[in-house]
Amino acid sequence: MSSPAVRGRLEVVTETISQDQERQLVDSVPKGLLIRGQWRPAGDGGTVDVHDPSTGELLATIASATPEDGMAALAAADAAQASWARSAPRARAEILRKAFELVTARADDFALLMTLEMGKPLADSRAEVAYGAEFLRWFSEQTNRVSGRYSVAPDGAARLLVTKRPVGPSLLITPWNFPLAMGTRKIGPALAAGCTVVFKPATLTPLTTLLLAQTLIEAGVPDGVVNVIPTRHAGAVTGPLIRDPRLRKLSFTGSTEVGRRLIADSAEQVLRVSMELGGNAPLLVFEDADLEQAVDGAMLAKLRNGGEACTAANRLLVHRSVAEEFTRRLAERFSRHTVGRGTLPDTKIGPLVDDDTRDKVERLVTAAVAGGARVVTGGAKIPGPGYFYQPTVLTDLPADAEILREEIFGPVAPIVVFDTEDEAVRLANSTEYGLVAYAFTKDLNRGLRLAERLDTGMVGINTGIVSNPAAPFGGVKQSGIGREGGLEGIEEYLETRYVGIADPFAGLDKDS
Ligand SMILES: NC(=O)c1ccc[n+]([C@@H]2O[C@H](COP(=O)([O-])OP(=O)(O)OC[C@H]3O[C@@H](n4cnc5c(N)ncnc54)[C@H](O)[C@@H]3O)[C@@H](O)[C@H]2O)c1
Ligand SMILES: O=CCCC(=O)O
Repeated sequence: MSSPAVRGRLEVVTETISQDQERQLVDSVPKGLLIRGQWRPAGDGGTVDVHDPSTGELLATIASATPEDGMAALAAADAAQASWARSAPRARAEILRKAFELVTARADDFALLMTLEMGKPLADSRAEVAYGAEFLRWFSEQTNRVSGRYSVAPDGAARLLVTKRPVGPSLLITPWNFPLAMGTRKIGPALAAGCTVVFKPATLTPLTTLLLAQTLIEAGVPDGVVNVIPTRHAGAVTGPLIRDPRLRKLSFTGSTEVGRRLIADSAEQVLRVSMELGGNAPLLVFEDADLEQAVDGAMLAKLRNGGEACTAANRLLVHRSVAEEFTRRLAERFSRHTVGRGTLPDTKIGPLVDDDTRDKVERLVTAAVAGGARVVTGGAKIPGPGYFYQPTVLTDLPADAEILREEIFGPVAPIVVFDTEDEAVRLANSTEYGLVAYAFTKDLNRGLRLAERLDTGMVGINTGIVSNPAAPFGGVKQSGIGREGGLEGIEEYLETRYVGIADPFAGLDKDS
């Protein structure tokens, strides 16, 4: 297929996966709501239109849930809760394991679908399939590890039995930037713990979720355990669920702004909440860093997923003595990155997801430049169809630049110079966000000091990526509440039950 795309600086490229292959895949995905194991076509809620961000063209039309559909999904989750909670852990584990195998077997379909609906290059999509599938395998393994304890009270007069049980029906809401992994990172632990779910995917990227839902059914998930309600009326559909006493848990991944509102709404029913929110990650490069390793790390931390990641390095803080060389090397790598349609083999950076996202990036860069920032490379939208933006490096930023405070969510790297470790830590921590920070240094003690001094839920030392299904992902401050993945992830879906038992030896002769 011949498609308009952009390479580096505006070079037009040509061939990609055939349009027939793309069409067949999109057509094969169910386009309805999944409630009680049945697919429902579009009803009164109308449709969600999914667009290809490389062209702006309509890709698919999906049923959009109404508030009544949302309540039907909650009723289905509530009806299935008791039997799912009672099912044998091994049975749940095997369903999740099967789901892992099926997603892995369909890696090409999942990858292509994500590339089509949110634009990232196929290599990034394939990496997400591996990452996203791994949450299913990891939590299949955790299912059998949930345990409690039995102990003697300190005064010997009672026995203390502590057990875990599933929280109950859970509402899962996910963003568009990692359409598969943000879903499996919630569905995996929820199902492992014995919770049923209502899942509302992002309005921009429902196709991947619908393919995942179909795959979960094939893996053996019983009716009502996973219910999926894409909708273009997010607040109107999820609001009544959050106010309904049958719902016991809300797990949200998305912006801090929406998360803050959902925490307030959840107060009414005192819902358990998990919040994976926005970030403003600092990436610190010290004078003793291995500069090539730091540049590699910055490329990954900044340009993974085209910069559309909560973990994306938003501020590159570089020691004055290496700033010039680091900037030169980084800008050189940025300018060599091929921008284009994600299905093209050479593409390293796809389009941004929509025009609003690109407009925000453009606004932040324009304001920074107006305030005195210097564009080392990039710095502009790419004209033509689709929502492409040039990989951009900025220096000489005014200290109060909005781009240093706001999540950029695009391929723009603002570089700020520092002179001392204390100054670097102060700059890094001067944000209301606290998701992740990265630091590059060869000094072990400095690395450990930074791991203790940086106010974030996660710290990467000499690496530009920390995401790992076996590790607890999450933030502090306004980046969120709770953790996903690791041993901690399943705890978000479990409650602790304590049973106090009278001393079974009471009344007996102590020696008997
Ligand atoms: N911390 C993390 O793990 C993590 C991971 C991925 C993305 N994010 C964050 O997500 C944001 C980007 O994603 P986004 O643009 O989809 O975020 P968003 O907050 O706009 O939307 C997230 C989800 O919430 C839904 N939503 C929006 N308004 C709602 C409402 N009133 N009631 C209920 N649901 C509502 C959306 O439809 C979507 O499904 C960034 O801030 C990014 O940092 C965080
Ligand atoms: O966008 C944030 C999620 C990124 C990740 O899980 O690595």
